[in-house]
Amino acid sequence: MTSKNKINEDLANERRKCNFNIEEVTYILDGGKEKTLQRKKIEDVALNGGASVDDIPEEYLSARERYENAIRKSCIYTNIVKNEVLEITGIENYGSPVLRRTGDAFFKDISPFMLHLGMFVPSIIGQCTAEQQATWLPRALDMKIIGAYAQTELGHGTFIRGLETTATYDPETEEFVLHSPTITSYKWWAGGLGRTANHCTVVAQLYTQGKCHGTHLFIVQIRDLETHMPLPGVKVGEIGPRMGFNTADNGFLGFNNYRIPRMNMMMKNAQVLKDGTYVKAARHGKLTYGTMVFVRVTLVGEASFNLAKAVTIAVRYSAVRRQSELRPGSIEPQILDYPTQQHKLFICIATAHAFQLTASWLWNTFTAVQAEMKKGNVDTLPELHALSSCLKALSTSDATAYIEQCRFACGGHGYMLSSNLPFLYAFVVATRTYEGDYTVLLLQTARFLVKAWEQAESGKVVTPTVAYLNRHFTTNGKMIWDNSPEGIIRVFQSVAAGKISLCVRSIRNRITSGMDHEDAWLMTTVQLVNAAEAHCRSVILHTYWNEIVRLTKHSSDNVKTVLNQLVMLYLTYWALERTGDLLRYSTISENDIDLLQRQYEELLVKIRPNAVGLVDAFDIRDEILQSTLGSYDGRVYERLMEEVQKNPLNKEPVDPSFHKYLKPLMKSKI
Ligand SMILES: CC/C=C\C/C=C\C/C=C\CCCC(=O)SCCNC(=O)CCNC(=O)[C@H](O)C(C)(C)COP(=O)(O)OP(=O)(O)OC[C@H]1O[C@@H](n2cnc3c(N)ncnc32)[C@H](O)[C@@H]1OP(=O)(O)O
Ligand SMILES: Cc1cc2nc3c(=O)[nH]c(=O)nc-3n(C[C@H](O)[C@H](O)[C@H](O)COP(=O)(O)OP(=O)(O)OC[C@H]3O[C@@H](n4cnc5c(N)ncnc54)[C@H](O)[C@@H]3O)c2cc1C
Repeated sequence: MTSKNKINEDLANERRKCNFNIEEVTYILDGGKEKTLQRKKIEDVALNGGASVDDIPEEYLSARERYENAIRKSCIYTNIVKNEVLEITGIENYGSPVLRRTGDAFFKDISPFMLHLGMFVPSIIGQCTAEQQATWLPRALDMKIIGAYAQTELGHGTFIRGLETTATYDPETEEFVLHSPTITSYKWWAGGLGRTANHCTVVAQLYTQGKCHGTHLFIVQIRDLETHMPLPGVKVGEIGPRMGFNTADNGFLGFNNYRIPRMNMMMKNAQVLKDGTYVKAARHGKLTYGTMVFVRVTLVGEASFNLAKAVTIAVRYSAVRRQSELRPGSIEPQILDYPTQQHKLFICIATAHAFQLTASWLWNTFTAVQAEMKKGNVDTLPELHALSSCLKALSTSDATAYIEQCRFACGGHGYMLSSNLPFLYAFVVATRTYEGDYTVLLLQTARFLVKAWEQAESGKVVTPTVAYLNRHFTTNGKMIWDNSPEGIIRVFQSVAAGKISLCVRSIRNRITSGMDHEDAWLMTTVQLVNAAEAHCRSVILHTYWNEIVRLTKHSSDNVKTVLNQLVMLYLTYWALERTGDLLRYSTISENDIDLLQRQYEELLVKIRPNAVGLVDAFDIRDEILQSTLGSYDGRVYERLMEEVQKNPLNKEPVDPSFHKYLKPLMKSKI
């Protein structure tokens, strides 16, 4: 073995200690053995050519070079997908998360095509009629047209009803006239819009026959397909450097009475007829928000995957890194042996599992609701909206915090861009804001919870995810503390019910004392966000536990044991995090809390020997991890040194700035 492919001895030892079948866990996380094999096949085809390698790491490039390099790699990857991967896996895998994730081997930051695949194509699928799909979809899938999703404006992101771009129908020419009447009406932020896209989905206020019908979606060509020049009446560009997403050419866009054909309105849920008559499919008022619901659902899996990457890096590094001494003269311990380090990292492994299993469950819920909606039944949409809103909010917010925790766990080296942890953080922290800000989405869930509470109060049976509210009205007093998984989940549900009940009481008291409903709601929003967070926690705990029980039914004993230890760690961790709530809403005693703490510390000890095996089970290839600290072989110090050689600043022993500035300064007299 050469030193290049030798596995670090500490990491090799960790793998010898691991007592469970790693592949079995990988299959569970991927959703079955077939899915793992399919993923591996895709990765082999896409990555075995080594296409991701940059001569100079992208962080050393100028903004222009970075963008060009990202486009170059996006085209390489797209060709591999079109010509090789889909040949094997079939076109139905086009939008699969596996392909999105494999693409991470090509980009440390992000592909300028991400929004084309992530939102432009889904908006065609979800918002166009079959006839429109036949026109646009094949061209979009074949990259003959490249699109963005332009909804947010300079003045409004959250409040969609406040968007100002107008689309006014002209029956004379059977066209819509797109216009940006103010600076604040300029589209702002859309990924891929600045320099890459030649088309985009535009969200605009629809006017016909002198009446505004609210926001609708339109397919708009913005650049010439041959020259790529912006078309007359279109003003488009890049918005400038950002914390992350710097290769996504997020853009601005304005229209000056720009005309598009009538059939460019996405007409699945509402139509404008040739004479200008507006026809709405009378199903649900918010169906035009469907693309956002789809992306929120997929973002839970994104949160899990990026957290899995971060914790893989941090756990492997912690097995390799040795620091301090426990007793004078003793060998320096691996930092993974410190319980405080385990406390930082094992919750990240468990959370990645919790989110991955919740993401699959949410995806199944989403497809079931879609199937119902196809039959004309929209009754389950409010629950899906409430669920996808709070799960998107919490998973992205927790993943952000834990990725940062993984960086802390890697000390100084974690701060290096080559660790990949700063890129992961900058990518994931944006998910907390885009596709609906954290607070705003939790308040959407809160609306649903207050309604569900009122239904339960009036004796109606409520939908499954809030069924605990029915129990709230049939039991008296605090929930009895019971330190079993089911017991902890029940207590978390009682906490949520108690908090929702307090919100309802606050709103009612405020109304009684003279406030109108809007002000009473507004003054209660701090509590409402808190209640929605508690509800969402209970959903995650419940789903994680149920899914582990279901999925490990036929697992080997050691896999069952380690996955149970992780889910117990998760339940115990959150119980300890929320002792204030537990004391308020359950009969938990100080002694019970002491027992929980001991249980938590014992779980850290039990999980410790399997920690490296558990992150290996995420099965994330080195090309995708892109980290000096986290590679499978653990050659941390060698890779950090190799990275130094790529630094253009080290190419010459003396920097020209020495003669230009430093030397004159050193020679000058005071
Ligand atoms: C493969 C994937 C991988 C990666 C992802 C791909 C790309 C990632 C990169 C970047 C993507 C970034 C893209 C974007 O950010 S696009 C822009 C996204 N913008 C938002 O999310 C805006 C957030 N705001 C909103 O969603 C809404 O404005 C609102 C806050 C929900 C309020 O809407 P409004 O019209 O004012 O409605 P309300 O009056 O508040 O509510 C009325 C009624 O409607 C219900 N409602 C609201 N939204 C929905 C929905 N989507 N579905 C169903 N029902 C909805 C709401 O609950 C309320 O119901 P009531 O019964 O209470 O009246
Ligand atoms: C990296 C990135 C990529 C993006 N990509 C796209 C894209 O491709 N296409 C696109 O259309 N958009 C995109 N966006 C825009 C994104 O969707 C919005 O930024 C997001 O929805 C938040 O809206 P906002 O910026 O208007 O925030 P604001 O609504 O102005 O929020 C600012 C603060 O006010 C608070 N707030 C706002 N309203 C309320 C309320 N009702 N109650 C309580 N608090 C409130 C929020 O919680 C937040 O703290 C992107 C954004 C980012 C950062």
